[in-house]
Amino acid sequence: MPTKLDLTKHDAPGDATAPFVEVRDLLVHFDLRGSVLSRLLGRSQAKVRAVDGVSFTIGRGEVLGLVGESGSGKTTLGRALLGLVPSTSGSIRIGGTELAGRSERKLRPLRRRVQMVFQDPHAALNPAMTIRTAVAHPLRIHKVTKRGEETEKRVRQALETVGLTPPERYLDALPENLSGGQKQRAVMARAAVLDPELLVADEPVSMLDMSVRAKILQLMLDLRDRLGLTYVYITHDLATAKLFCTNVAILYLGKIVEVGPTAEIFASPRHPYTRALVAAIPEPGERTEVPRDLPRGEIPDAVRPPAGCSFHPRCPKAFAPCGWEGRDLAAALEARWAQVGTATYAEERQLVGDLKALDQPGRRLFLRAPAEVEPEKVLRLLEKARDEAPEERFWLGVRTMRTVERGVEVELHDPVAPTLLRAGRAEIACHLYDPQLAPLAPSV
Ligand SMILES: Nc1ncnc2c1ncn2[C@@H]1O[C@H](COP(=O)(O)OP(=O)(O)OP(=O)(O)O)[C@@H](O)[C@H]1O
Repeated sequence: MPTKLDLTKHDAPGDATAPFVEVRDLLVHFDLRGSVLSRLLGRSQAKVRAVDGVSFTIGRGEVLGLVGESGSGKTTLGRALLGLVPSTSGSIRIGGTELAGRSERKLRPLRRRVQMVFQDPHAALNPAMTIRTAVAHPLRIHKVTKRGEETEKRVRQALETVGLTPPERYLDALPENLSGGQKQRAVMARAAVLDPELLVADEPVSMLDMSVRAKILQLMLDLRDRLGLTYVYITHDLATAKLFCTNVAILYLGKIVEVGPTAEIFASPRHPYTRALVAAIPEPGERTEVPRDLPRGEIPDAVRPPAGCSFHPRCPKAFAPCGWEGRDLAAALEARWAQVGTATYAEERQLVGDLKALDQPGRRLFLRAPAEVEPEKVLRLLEKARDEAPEERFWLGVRTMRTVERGVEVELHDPVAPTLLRAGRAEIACHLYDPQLAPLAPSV
């Protein structure tokens, strides 16, 4: 894969000052009430906060990359742009038209203007349908062409546009006769045949061989140039986002943590999550899989995201206001117990009792001392855990620890949810860039 695509000659057409896509405070929450999952979890009010307050704009001809790990909400956000999932609240304007709250019937004309290309070209094409029928399908659905010969002409044009030339070679072919790259070209032709303005491409090259990835991305840029397209490019792969996007938004648990021009994001990543992602980009030639050396832990549950900054449990720079909770204390103790010997573990474990009791929201935690155990002993254990793990960020979130009737109370700092703040040409949602809070951060 070359290290550079030809981005430069494709000047963004149209009025660069008026955003073509404008998303404001978008929430997409999935209700889990009545679902098998909610019954299993016993959470009758459970909601998945898939997209949780997202705002961005895209100028005509720009390519916005939505980048994040699995579960960060990229696909849901992309589908919301097509009106394929209803937004819970907020606004989506495309070319000045508001999508949010539109009925299915009123969305239909807009669907022509916004098309989606999915990850798996094999699954996207019906194996029993010839390429002619597949590419003509959207024209029929949207009743764009009236006569067969008009349809045929548009299909041929679309195939030529995506480089499936001469079209005669492909019109009667079945998907099984095409290579992966050719299939993705056919999928692109099916999207392009409607003459859309916005294309949402969800991992369009991740299932293709390395050798054809750059060709498909270059084709997409050529189409942008020739057809005046604007793109949303959804990926977990920063390496292709760097090549392909004019701007990048880094998503974590349904929120944008950093957004800005691609060159700026890659030259000076600021959010600790972006830094970890950028540091984990494989060298050319290595396989581009999900970065492995991210800070500890899995991406948390979007049903109950961490308080404050969602990234704080994994963040190597987290400090007092980042949103510490009881479950973070449980995680800190578990991390300690993974290091100590069996005897110490057994002794300490019985002092602390049920860790699930810590799994409650709120900034005052109560650890009940077992019967016959002095609360003072539990407090000494916590102090020892803190003193012996200076690298454990949780302790920065502790305001006080003291014995109370039958146990120990741990008071935490108030959580503060970060908002996007400007730094350079990017915007970052991190307290390290908040002039009021940054001075509280330790220098290491
Ligand atoms: N229809 C749905 N009902 C309930 N939860 C959903 C639904 N669709 C997505 N989710 C949840 O919303 C969150 C975001 O999912 P989404 O697929 O948008 O993330 P993603 O970043 O695209 O992940 P991936 O790269 O794995 O596709 C996840 O927790 C997912 O389980």
